[in-house]
Amino acid sequence: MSNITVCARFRPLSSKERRDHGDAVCIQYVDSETFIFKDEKAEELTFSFDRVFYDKSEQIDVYRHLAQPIVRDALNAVNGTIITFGQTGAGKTYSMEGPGVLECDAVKKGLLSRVVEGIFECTKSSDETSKYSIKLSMVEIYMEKVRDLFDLSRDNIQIKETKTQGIMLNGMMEMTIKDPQEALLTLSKGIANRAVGETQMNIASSRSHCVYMFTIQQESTKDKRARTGKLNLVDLAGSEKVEKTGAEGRVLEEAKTINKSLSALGNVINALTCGPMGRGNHIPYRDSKLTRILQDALGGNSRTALLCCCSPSPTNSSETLSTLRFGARAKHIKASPRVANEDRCIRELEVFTPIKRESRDKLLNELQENLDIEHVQKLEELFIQEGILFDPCSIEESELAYEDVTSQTISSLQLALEELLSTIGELKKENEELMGRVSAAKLNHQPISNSNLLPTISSILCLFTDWLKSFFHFSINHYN
Ligand SMILES: Nc1ncnc2c1ncn2[C@@H]1O[C@H](COP(=O)(O)OP(=O)(O)OP(=O)(O)O)[C@@H](O)[C@H]1O
Repeated sequence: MSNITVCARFRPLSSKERRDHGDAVCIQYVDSETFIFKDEKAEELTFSFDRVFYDKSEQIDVYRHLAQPIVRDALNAVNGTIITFGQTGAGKTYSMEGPGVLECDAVKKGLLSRVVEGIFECTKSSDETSKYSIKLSMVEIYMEKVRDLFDLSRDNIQIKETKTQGIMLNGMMEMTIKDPQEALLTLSKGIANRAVGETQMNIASSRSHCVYMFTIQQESTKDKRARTGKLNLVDLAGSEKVEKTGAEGRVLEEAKTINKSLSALGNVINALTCGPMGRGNHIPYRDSKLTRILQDALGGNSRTALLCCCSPSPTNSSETLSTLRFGARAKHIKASPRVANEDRCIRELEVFTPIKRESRDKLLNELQENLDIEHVQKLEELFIQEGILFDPCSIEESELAYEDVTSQTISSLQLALEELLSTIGELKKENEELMGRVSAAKLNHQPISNSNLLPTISSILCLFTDWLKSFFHFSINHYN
């Protein structure tokens, strides 16, 4: 088992920050892995990561340390995930896309363009018995809905899990890409669709998490075996302090949803790094779409790298500190990447595809002949087969939906329990104080008013009632 790779990147000070406080920064260089961070009270904290990229670092350095080894492994069917995380305006999109994926200055090209080039370079230099096919998909998670950026009509894609392929997005578009130019053009179309959302549907690009997915299939002409590696690049929406931005209405709702999904990510990381190992430890992957999509990347079968993007400005030190703490915690996650989907015979795939196609064509022919209720039902069946519709009768689907509810209930019970424990702690303290006062009053022969005790008793009752409510809610969901 290896740890996930965690790097920190500090962008240069912005012109506004320079105007506000000159060259002052909240970090001090130690070496390429360590730096000293000064918090709001000027206390010094030392942080070490796999690599630290300071303000003068080049985009290529980030690619070489963070992404290149993962790209190489993906070409050998080991799944990989690269995540950019950090406060709004800290440089996540700059690191991921650069100033743009098309016609960009060669030095400023971001991870995406370099990953595309890396993939095609590896395919070219591989031996002649390997044949590669590369597919690209792009989705964004906005207000807890997964939207296909290559087909905007698919705006609520369902997440599924299978034993053989892990987490999958149902009915998502996959674009075949043949060369780097085609890949960049396709990527730029998807990115433009985020921008279209911004103007036409009021979806600002940075208010959503964006996931770029490369599927790399390698077929051996020698032994007819196929294996697939999935490479995900994730540009997370920026975390922000709602009170600092003064957000209202829709923007406030967006910020709350983003913060909720990022804290779900934090909870998953906490559960992976703090809890007991083994089956007893509940990992709340199902608490948000983001954690569900990243389930394989976090603690699963994936090589994962996290880039913690930070502002070096002292005015952002509290947000920078929480980004760094998040990264430091993530560093303890153990991953066990292994070759994925190996040994799947091409013959096996060949048998599957025509049968599926045949049954689909048969259904369509029948529909063309006579469209009545029975055939409409068959059309529905086709949609279910193709993953466009949810099948309420499917045992697998029902089980997944049931698991979602159970998992969310366990998480909320855990949360309630944590709150209960912390309140018990506070009450104990309060109680000790009261006991102290009682003893002091006894010594001084003063009468004690019992009014102080009432709030304590009533808060215990409230807590107990809340806990009972949660318990019944869980039981109802459980037995339904
Ligand atoms: N390493 C860097 N070098 C030069 N400029 C940078 C760097 N990182 C970020 N910037 C600049 O800082 C600004 C904010 O960066 P960016 O848009 O990438 O932030 P973000 O974290 O993606 O924000 P949001 O979460 O709001 O999308 C941009 O103008 C970008 O060009």
